[in-house]
Amino acid sequence: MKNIRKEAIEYMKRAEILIKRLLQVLLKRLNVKDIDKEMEHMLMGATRLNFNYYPKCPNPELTAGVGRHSDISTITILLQDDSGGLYVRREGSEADSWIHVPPVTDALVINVGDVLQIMSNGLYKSVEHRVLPNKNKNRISIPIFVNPGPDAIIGPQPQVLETGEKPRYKQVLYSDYFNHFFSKPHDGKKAIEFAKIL
Ligand SMILES: O=C(O)CCC(=O)C(=O)O
Ligand SMILES: [Fe+2]
Repeated sequence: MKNIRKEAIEYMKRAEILIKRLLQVLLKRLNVKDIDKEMEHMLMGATRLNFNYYPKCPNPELTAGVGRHSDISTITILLQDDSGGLYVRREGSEADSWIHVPPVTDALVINVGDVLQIMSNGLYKSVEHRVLPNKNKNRISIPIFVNPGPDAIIGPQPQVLETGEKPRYKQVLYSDYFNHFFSKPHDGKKAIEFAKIL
């Protein structure tokens, strides 16, 4: 396999411009106007790139692909090929209702992750999603997980609570949240309960 380290680093570097712009816009809605160094560390201190490969499978219903989960990022920038297979769950539906995210040439999929849900005290909602493998086509996807630094403390932002809104989430160390998520199999949006004030 060709060594694509250089291309991957270049891709991340270019994506950083988009990531910063998106976070600026999203945080403005939370009354956070200035993203200083500390805030930047909380939002994107440990950004990472993954490569997912889903070999074709004659019986997709017998395999998991990626089980239902939400990402534990602030946001995820997802590049998918033209195979299809990514589904998002319709928020608020009691019965399971999944919407296919069709591949669009030259378009990226932007997912809200749990960290942004926690920081916004629930104003933004992380999207539950899953991947079903394809019957007759291999699939590749390349997500950039925009994650906080492991030592960042994440919680509802003071600017969001200024109106007197009650905090719904605790302040948690991001590495604790990360370890909690990876200590269990994917289970929808269960992980966020780790940070919930009950
Ligand atoms: O392959 C995809 O489209 C999404 C993968 C995914 O959800 C993940 O890696 O967290
Ligand atoms: Fe995901």
